[in-house]
Amino acid sequence: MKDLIEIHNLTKVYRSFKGAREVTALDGISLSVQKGEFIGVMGPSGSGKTTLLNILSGVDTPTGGSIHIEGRNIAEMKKDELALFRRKRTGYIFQDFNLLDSLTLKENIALPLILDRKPPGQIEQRVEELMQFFGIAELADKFQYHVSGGQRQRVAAARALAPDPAVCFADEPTGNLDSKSSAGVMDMLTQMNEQKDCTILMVTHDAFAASYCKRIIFIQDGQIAAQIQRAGDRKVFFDKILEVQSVLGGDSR
Ligand SMILES: Nc1ncnc2c1ncn2[C@@H]1O[C@H](COP(=O)(O)OP(=O)(O)OP(=O)(O)O)[C@@H](O)[C@H]1O
Repeated sequence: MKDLIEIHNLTKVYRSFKGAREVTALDGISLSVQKGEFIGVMGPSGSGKTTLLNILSGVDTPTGGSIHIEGRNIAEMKKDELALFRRKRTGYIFQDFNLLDSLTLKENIALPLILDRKPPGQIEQRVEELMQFFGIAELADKFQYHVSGGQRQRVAAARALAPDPAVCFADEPTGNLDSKSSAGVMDMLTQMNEQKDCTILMVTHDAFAASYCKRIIFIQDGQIAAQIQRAGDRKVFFDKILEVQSVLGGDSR
């Protein structure tokens, strides 16, 4: 089977600015992701996780290397082409939800489909289906400040999934949540992965959240330092993650 995402020798150098030194944030990352995977990216603060996510999601551009998603090299796309690709083929779940205050929750979920000029009937049907799937149908006409953090993250996940993207990127999706809500959000991401066949790549500091993934990539100094694959029980995988973090040392959060 062909890989969904193929990253080859990816580098990112932040050029010196006003006397600051040059920083090599990514130093030759190569990685293949297959359709249906649920991958966690972990590593110490400053190791390059956000840089990697920003480049994969088309927010930032690499200095070198290639990133093929569904066979297309996003590193070579023109600005407009990349914007369209991002909107149609990728979803994004943020730590702070990024929902719009002035729209109802239902309208927030519909937004990518409206921007894509889908027919109203099709939008209605898709939003309804996603709200049922995420158990938030009764919140349709509320605004984000009326609901809990866990519910906001469900809305954000529904919005990410709305265009039926090839891959969903999640940036510390449990970062602003208490432990109970975190478990709920991780169950939700697992359902997205297993029942909607959504490929997920998630950056997290949290070993508990990471233990829901099927594979973890550990980044250190802009390079892949280790990879582990889940085989069976989540609790066993959680212990394995802590073990790798302690072996790699440094700021393991
Ligand atoms: N815009 C920028 N300009 C210059 N250097 C940057 C920029 N963004 C990130 N860096 C540097 O690149 C390196 C990697 O940063 P990055 O934010 O990707 O790490 P991270 O693993 O996501 O960290 P954290 O866990 O703290 O969010 C760090 O040394 C950081 O200081």
